[in-house]
Amino acid sequence: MLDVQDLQKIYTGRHRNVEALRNLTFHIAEGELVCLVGPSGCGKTTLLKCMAGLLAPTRGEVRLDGRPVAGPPPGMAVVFQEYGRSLFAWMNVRENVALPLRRKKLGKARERELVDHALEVVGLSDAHEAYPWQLSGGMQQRVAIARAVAYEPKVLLMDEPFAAVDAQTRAELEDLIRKLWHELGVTVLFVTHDIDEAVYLGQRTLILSKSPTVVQEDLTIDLPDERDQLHTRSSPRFAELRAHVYEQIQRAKHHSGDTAPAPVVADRTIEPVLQKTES
Ligand SMILES: Nc1ncnc2c1ncn2[C@@H]1O[C@H](COP(=O)(O)OP(=O)(O)OP(=O)(O)O)[C@@H](O)[C@H]1O
Repeated sequence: MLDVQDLQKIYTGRHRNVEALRNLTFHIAEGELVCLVGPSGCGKTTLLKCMAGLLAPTRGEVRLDGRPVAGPPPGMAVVFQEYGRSLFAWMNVRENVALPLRRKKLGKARERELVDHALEVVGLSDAHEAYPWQLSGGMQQRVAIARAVAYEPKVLLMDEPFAAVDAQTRAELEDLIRKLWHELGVTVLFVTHDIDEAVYLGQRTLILSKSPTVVQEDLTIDLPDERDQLHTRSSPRFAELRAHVYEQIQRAKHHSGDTAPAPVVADRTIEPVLQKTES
């Protein structure tokens, strides 16, 4: 489905060049929910922009269903952290959600159906006539998610979408993403700097090194598919995975593509907690 192959990105400036990404290679299968985590400034946003076709890589390529991504591909939607900047203040919720559908020229009835459904699944059916500035931060981010959902993407890229909301809203939105992922069967790449979120949300977590960036670890999250904030987060396995990711991030702060990078370990699973306690 999504292939990132030998991806390198160097920002060239008049006085200096910044090699943000060194050599990234990974694969995301159709229908997977993958989290991406790494130290601050390691190039998470740069990678996401390259994957969304918003930024041209210096070397390497991104392929979606075998086709090189050379511009924003149809079937891909992106949700950014700054919902305040991605929603138009002079448009109400319904108009904001419908905006990308204009390009699809679906006709009024189908457009209305998609917008109604998207607002319903994010729990905003009652707020369709409100303006973004009348909504809380969490509700505004729901509007941004509804806009992506209405577009019926095959792939959803999310760049730290919950970084600016309070902890309680964040937990609700995390569960919303898992619900949407289950219901819509969409492939999700979720960028976060939050270690708990990186463990709670997905099936795999890619841990990036510091810049110039390589994939330091590809970790399978072997938590049960049924998750909830209370029981999952208090389970011994969650604690173990969390500690492992924390250690890897600390390591990542000292490792980059310049130092001896850890090899990319595909689908590595750390020892199950029961086996560890038995031995
Ligand atoms: N347009 C640009 N021109 C030059 N350098 C840039 C540009 N955008 C990003 N960089 C540099 O590339 C590196 C990676 O930046 P990027 O924003 O992708 O990292 P990030 O992991 O998303 O950061 P954060 O964790 O703070 O959100 C940084 O050193 C940054 O300064």
